[in-house]
Amino acid sequence: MDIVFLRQLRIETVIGIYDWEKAIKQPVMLDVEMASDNAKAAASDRIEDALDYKAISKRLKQFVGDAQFELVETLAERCAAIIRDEFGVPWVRITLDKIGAVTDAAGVGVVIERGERPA
Ligand SMILES: Nc1nc2c(c(=O)[nH]1)N=C([C@H](O)[C@@H](O)CO)CN2
Repeated sequence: MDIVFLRQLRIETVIGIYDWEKAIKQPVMLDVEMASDNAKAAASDRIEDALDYKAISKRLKQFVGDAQFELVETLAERCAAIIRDEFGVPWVRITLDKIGAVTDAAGVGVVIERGERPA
């Protein structure tokens, strides 16, 4: 199985369980790993045959930037669904870090894997 990845995609969003958090935007950092058969793109050298990380970044920035959720779990789940449903990705792992949310912690958040890992 090959992978296409995005690392440290930083997006401001409304996220949190407290009232004060619903009135501001806070940064989240996304690491995304996506199963992909990269051999076809490597052979043709054409973006049409590749899983386009730029297009996926753009879509996630739009979705997360406009989103409003309480839990990081919900936000990560919705991002996974977009990647799988709209870009035809069979397996995805997302690490979502709500950076700065807990004093003295380097990061807090979730890691989820969705879909079937191809052989
Ligand atoms: N498992 C989770 N725990 C917590 C979350 C969350 O989204 N998932 N959120 C909060 C608060 O919003 C916190 O980030 C505010 O600083 C607490 N725990």
